[in-house]
Formats: sequence, C-alpha cells, structure tokens
Amino acid sequence: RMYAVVGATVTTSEASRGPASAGPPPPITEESIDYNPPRGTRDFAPDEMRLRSWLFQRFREVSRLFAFEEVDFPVLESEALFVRKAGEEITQQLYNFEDKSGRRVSLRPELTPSLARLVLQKGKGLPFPVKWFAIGQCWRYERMTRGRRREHYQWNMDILGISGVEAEAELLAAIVTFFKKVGITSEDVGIRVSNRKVLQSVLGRFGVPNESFAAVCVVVDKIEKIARDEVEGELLKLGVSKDAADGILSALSLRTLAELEALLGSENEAATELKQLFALVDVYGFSDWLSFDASVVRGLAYYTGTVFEGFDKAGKLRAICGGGRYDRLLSTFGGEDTPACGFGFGDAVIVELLKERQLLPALQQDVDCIVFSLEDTLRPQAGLVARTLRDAGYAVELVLESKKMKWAFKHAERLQAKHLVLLGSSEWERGCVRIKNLISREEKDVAIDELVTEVDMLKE
Ligand SMILES: Nc1ccc(Br)nc1
Repeated sequence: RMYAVVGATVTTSEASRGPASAGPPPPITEESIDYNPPRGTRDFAPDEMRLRSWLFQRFREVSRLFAFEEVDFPVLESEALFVRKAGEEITQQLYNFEDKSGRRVSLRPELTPSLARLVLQKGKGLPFPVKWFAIGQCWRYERMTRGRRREHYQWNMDILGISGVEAEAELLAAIVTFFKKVGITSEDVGIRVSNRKVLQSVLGRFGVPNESFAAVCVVVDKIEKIARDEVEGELLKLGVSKDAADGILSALSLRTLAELEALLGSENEAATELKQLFALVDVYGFSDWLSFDASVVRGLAYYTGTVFEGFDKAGKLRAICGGGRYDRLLSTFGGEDTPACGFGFGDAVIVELLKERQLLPALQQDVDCIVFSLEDTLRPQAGLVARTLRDAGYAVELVLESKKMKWAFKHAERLQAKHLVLLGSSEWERGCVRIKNLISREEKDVAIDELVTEVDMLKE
C-alpha cells in the first residue's frame, strides 16, 4: 500500500484544547497518509471514470426511453429505514453509526427504502403511477476477511401505483433494452423469473404463519450459495416443520409453469400472475430473455410477488441485476398500501461480463483542439483564441507553459485532438493563426475571425 510520511501540525481549536491554562499545544506529530482509498472502496481516476460515465450514460438513456424521471436521496439515512428482522445479509452489514447528535444513522445499503420514504414524503400530491430511476452509491460493512468491496453504484428503476404485472413487464423490458444497447444478447444473459406467492402458497398449505414468510424467503434465497441441508437446517430453526421444509425445497425445483399449476392449481395466484407476465412479455417481444425458475426468491425481505434476476448463461458470475414486487413496503413505513416494483442493477458484475464478452468500449479523452503559443509573449492571445473556440462549443486544451513544437504534436497525438492551433508572431501580425489538421495533415494560416468557420469545416 502506498504511504507518504508527512509532517503534520496538529492544531486544535481553543475549544478542544481547553482553557489557555491547559498549557502549550501538543507536539507536532508525523502521520502517514495512505494514498489508497479506504478498504473496500474505489477511486475513479480518468480511465475508470470514463468507463463509469459511459455505463451510467447507458443507464440514463434506457431510463429516458421508458419515460422515467431521475431522483436521488442522501447516501446517509436514518438507520430505522433499513432495520428489518428477517435476517437479511444486507441488514446485518449496515455501515451504521451514531452521529454527534446521538442519532442512529447508516450509509444506505440500497435505494428502495429511500425511494419509498420520498414517495411517502410527497404524499397525496404525487401523481401516480410513479416511474422513477436513480443511480446511487450503496454501502455495506463487510468484515475485510472476505476482501469484498464495501461500496458499489446501483441503477434502480421503480414503478409505484400499478398492481398489474404490466409494471414488471415494463421493468424487464428496460433491463433487456439495456443489455441490447451494450451488445449483450440472450445467448449471453437470461432473466430468471418467479413469484414469491409460490412459497407463500406452500407455506400456507403447511400452516406456516405469515410472520415467518420473509425470513423463510431470506433463508431459501441462499439455496444457490449453501448446501441444501444447511438451508433445511435454517428453515427448521425458524420453526418450520420438516414436512414444510421438504415441501418448500421441492417447490423450488419446479421446472415449468405447468408443473407449478399441477402443484398449486391453475387458479393459484402465483400461477396466474406468472402466466399473465409471460403472455405480456411474449407479445412485447423479449420472451427469449426470460425463463420461469422457481428457485429464484431474491434475498430482500420486502418482496411480495414477482421476483427476477439477470444471470450470465456461462454461469461464471454473480447475479447481474435483480428485482421484484414489494407491495407492502410503503405500508410498513406507515403509508397507505401502495403497489410497487423495481430492480437494482450494480456497476460491478456488468463490467466483469462486458470484459468477458470483449464489449468494453475504447474510451479516450474528447479534445477537439490544442491551442499553443510558440512565443511566451503571445500566451495571453492564446487564451483569447481558446475562448473563441470554446464559445463555439469546441473542447480546447490550452497549453499553459512554454513547450516545444515537438511536445505539442506528441501531446495532440496522445489526446487524439483533431486540430493544433499555433500562435506565432509573424502570423499574428497578419491577424492569423496556423491550424494543423491532425487527421488530414493539412495546415494553413487562418484569420482569427475565420477560425471557428474553419474548424467547423475541418470537422466535416
Ligand atoms: N448492498 C450492498 C452494498 C454494497 C455492496 Br459492494 N454490495 C451490496
């Protein structure tokens, strides 16, 4: 890890030092500044930032296509927003603390509770249905033993006020639109879809109380990560009977909607909702991306209906995105019963997938012109030339120090700039600058007031 040892003067304000009589300030100490960001977090230097901006621009383009409005919330929320008793990993890894006023707060581990809070804050004046999207950094406090990241950015899209599966179809369409936009096909990626009402029906058959529903879902969500008998053991610990646990685990291995109907009956809500959703998506035209998979439950306690997750068909990566219906969340926050569904799409797994598929874009700085004065005396005029081009919308790198021509060419090459604009005293005396087109290698003297027109033309 990179460190610098710097002399640091430890100055303390009067208040913290206490009254003057408390004696001289503490001695100057040395502290080592670690150049790396805190454990589990990332810097975004220009190259990484270009990729992140590219990804977020794709998220925004899709959200615009679906007429969703962008929202955002504080990264710091009241801890109460995320305290749930279903044993979710996300609530056991809160990056939470008591602030200086004694308030219990937490860095947000997800965006959905904040969205619910804002909708409730807006109250009855908020036109429904709500279609909002957000891209926000989310946090967890992982014991570093697991060496996993503690922050990631998530794109969320949510629809509130629509109880029909049309809302889920719209959200799934947005996810598919994103995948297609970045060059991913339904050969690479699929979306597994199920409905928590499958589990709810099974629990009902075995007389498992509703209060256990969320905790059972959280346990069952681990089915891909821990051994089946461990899942069974955790179910038994929740007070679920052996028979009920067997019933739950066998329901997860249902392979088709026909099997689901055979088990639960064709009038069962889970079966009808799933059939409706698949029929909608069929007409919508992206059935090839979807599959029914009864083992999908997702790990968030508040899902009540449809659940889904994007996965890579090569099976090398963790879930790419996930979401579902959460019709009870707003009422648990004291609001009216409000139908709601949404998804979260992280910024990490998708980049791993794009790397795997060699679909990462080649991104470089976007500079149109480099303005460069050959003599120091013309440096003020170089600023005027840069301003003229910038006022016309061109990205201009103004060279701010004495450099040789050779350096200017190399610099232009590095930045992939299209034009090099040189100020020299002989040209300037004639009211001109010299333009070198770095693509066509053409060069010419251009009058200052012709400069923008010239660059416009060279741009063609
Ligand atoms: N919820 C959450 C937050 C941060 C990361 Br990294 N992963 C999951």
